[in-house]
Amino acid sequence: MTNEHWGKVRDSLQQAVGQNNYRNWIEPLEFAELEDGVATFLVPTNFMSNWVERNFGDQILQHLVRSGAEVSRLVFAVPKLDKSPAATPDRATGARPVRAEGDDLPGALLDNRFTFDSFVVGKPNQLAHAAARRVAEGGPVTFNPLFLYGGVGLGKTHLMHAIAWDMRARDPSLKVVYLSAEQFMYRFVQALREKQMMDFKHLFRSVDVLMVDDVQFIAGKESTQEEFFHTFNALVDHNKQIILSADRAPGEIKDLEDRIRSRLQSGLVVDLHPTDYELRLGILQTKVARYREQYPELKIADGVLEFIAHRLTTNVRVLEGGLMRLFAFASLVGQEITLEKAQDALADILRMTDRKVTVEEIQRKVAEHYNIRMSDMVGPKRQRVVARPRQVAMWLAKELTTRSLPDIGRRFGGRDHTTVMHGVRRIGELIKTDSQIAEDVELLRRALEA
Ligand SMILES: Nc1ncnc2c1ncn2[C@@H]1O[C@H](COP(=O)(O)OP(=O)(O)OP(=O)(O)O)[C@@H](O)[C@H]1O
Repeated sequence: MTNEHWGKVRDSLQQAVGQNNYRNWIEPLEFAELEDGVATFLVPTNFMSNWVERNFGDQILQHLVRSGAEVSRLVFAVPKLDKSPAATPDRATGARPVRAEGDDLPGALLDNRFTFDSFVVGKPNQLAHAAARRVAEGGPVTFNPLFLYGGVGLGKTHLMHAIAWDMRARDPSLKVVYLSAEQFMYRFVQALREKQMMDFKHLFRSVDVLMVDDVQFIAGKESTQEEFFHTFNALVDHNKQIILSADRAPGEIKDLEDRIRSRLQSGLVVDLHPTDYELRLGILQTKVARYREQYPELKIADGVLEFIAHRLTTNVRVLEGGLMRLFAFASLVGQEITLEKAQDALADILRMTDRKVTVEEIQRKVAEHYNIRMSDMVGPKRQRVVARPRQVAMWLAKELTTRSLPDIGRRFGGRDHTTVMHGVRRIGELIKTDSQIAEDVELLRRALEA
């Protein structure tokens, strides 16, 4: 089967499924190959893959068979846009992956949705955003490396790609290489195996900007670390910019050689904090506005975005997934998305992200972290070594559970709700001024949400 053949089948499907469905579900399908009766199509998201398979799979198969194609089964695969060199264009979202450099250089693909324009800035990410902007401006290398870290789906990859796009736009001759630490290791091992280390070294040392995503991956991998260290030093010596990302701060990455850890910390280390309500709402509003440019008929009732921003608090990827679901829903039913419909459409995501952490778990984790007794959490002691962890636990209880202040107070040895409120406020202030507390809280939150 050829692309042309698929084109004809697609046209016949248009009649069968209707214009709206066609535009949303069929048109974005990219025919990849037909092998042994299995036709593979590329789709932009997992959600779409499931949906198309479930709702249109049979119809597509029938139309293909009727057209004379020797197909017995369909596969809808999602290309990994940002990580896999084999990725293909994503028509539905307009994402066109582009290599970050010339063909002879190593590196992964850049996602053209990940630009500064599409990055919504709020308190939790403003520092990381400002640093990324600064580095993207080029000029004398100021922070080297720029080390971005934060939890899953908070925009690290987005910012790195945005820097790469910006730098390339400013100076197309710059050799900007973006790749994951895993790809770096893969290249390195391959070079070792094929006895092409000289080429490998030359290749990586000839770049102007090196971006390595998820560097925590090299923890425990000694020879990769060693090579990374040499590459790093060579580039820094030549004043070339390095940008790294990880899911935690350099100091928290275990099994990393000290000299590497200190290298990672030698530039600017900035973190992306978990999103807050305002940022989530801003992201949702921005994405809806963009979607409307293409589909002006989209109608969302007041309060729906606020509801999602309030309930889907895990990470931006989940938030986007929820929104995609709503868009799909809206295009299928062709009606305004009311709060009720949104709750329906997102029921499973909402259930999944419902906070299930208990106050007791929080107390236990915090006690463990600060090395105090569980009984001190609920006991009367007022010394700071005990009182501060207790306040941290109160803050986490407020953030991660739906319990009221009086209820939390009861679980902390029958304390009054004003005591809880005071504790929660105090930690809220300290997070802004005391980096140790901020780090503790962040670590504990991640451990509890994991
Ligand atoms: N501030 C933001 N504004 C707009 N979109 C955002 C923002 N932050 C994250 N996103 C979007 O959320 C998704 C996840 O972001 P990204 O892939 O950059 O996360 P990450 O921090 O690299 O996560 P991981 O550790 O899983 O790789 C992307 O689609 C990205 O565009």
